[in-house]
Amino acid sequence: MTVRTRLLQQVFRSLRQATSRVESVSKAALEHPTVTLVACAPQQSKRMPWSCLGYGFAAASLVTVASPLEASCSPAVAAPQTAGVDLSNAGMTAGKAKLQVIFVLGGPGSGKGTQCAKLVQEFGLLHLSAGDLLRAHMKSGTPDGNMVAEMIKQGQIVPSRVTISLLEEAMLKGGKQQVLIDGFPRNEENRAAFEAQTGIEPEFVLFFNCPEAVMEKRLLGRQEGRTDDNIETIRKRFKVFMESSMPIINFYDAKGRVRKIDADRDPEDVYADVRPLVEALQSFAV
Ligand SMILES: Nc1ncnc2c1ncn2[C@@H]1O[C@H](COP(=O)(O)OP(=O)(O)O)[C@@H](O)[C@H]1O
Ligand SMILES: Nc1ccn([C@H]2C[C@H](O)[C@@H](COP(=O)(O)OP(=O)(O)O)O2)c(=O)n1
Repeated sequence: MTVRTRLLQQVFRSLRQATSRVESVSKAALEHPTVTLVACAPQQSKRMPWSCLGYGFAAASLVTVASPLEASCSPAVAAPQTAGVDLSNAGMTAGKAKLQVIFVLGGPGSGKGTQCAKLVQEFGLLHLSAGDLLRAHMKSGTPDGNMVAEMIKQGQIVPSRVTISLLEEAMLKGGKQQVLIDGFPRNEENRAAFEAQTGIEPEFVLFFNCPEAVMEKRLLGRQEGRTDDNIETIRKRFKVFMESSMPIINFYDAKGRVRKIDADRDPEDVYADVRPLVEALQSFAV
């Protein structure tokens, strides 16, 4: 493939990303008339200057506006009345609160969802479970939805293209400054694509450490009717976790961002270690 063809492919990819963002931005604005989405100044990448076409919309910020009419009529030009959330996470820009993301990682059945539910109840953060979003997408009946269903049944990790657009859409809809992203990033492809596409770096990573035997027992007792909670798929998921997800935890650990929690205890005891970490972050919220 020539350099020119490769460059053209990247330009088209950026255009496609821009289009899909316009769709989700418009959808969110319609569904939440009191919240509108304003496209920020494009962030140019040194390596791919044309990527501003896609990233301009990735950098959409949430701002509350005075009138619902204003929001639904001219989302791209409505003037911000109150500080909102900067989804680009490019940093604290004037009048915008920085999005604070916590990645919640751990093996299948380590208790990620259980602990996130407790955090939501106490602190009201936005909880996005990548697995839940993918399971909901399975029901769409689209070719992507069917692919997701098959991959989950096999214990495999779905391509980031699908997972990241679901996460981005949910972040925009949620409109909160503090977000728990549960079960993501699960491999290097997830991590690198998310960082490249959103520029978001987690405040820290909550890592629930739990022996496989304990997780296996929990998953077999979960009884939520999931297609992957059977012994054959559980074993595959453990293998994928060790081979693909542990390197991500190690990556963040090397940056001093991992908060390791012993998850082989009663949920309340686990939470006693988790809550102060999130409570500390609250004091930085705007
Ligand atoms: N600390 C714990 N001790 C015992 N059982 C737990 C604990 N945390 C979660 N569970 C149970 O184990 C199962 C898996 O927990 P879940 O939170 O869904 O894990 P994950 O989101 O990591 O897959 C659920 O049935 C849950 O009720
Ligand atoms: N980032 C992600 C997260 C989950 N998935 C898929 C693959 C996982 O085995 C399933 C279930 O993930 P979920 O986080 O809900 O549950 P477990 O932690 O495996 O119990 O979803 C994915 O492909 N990519």
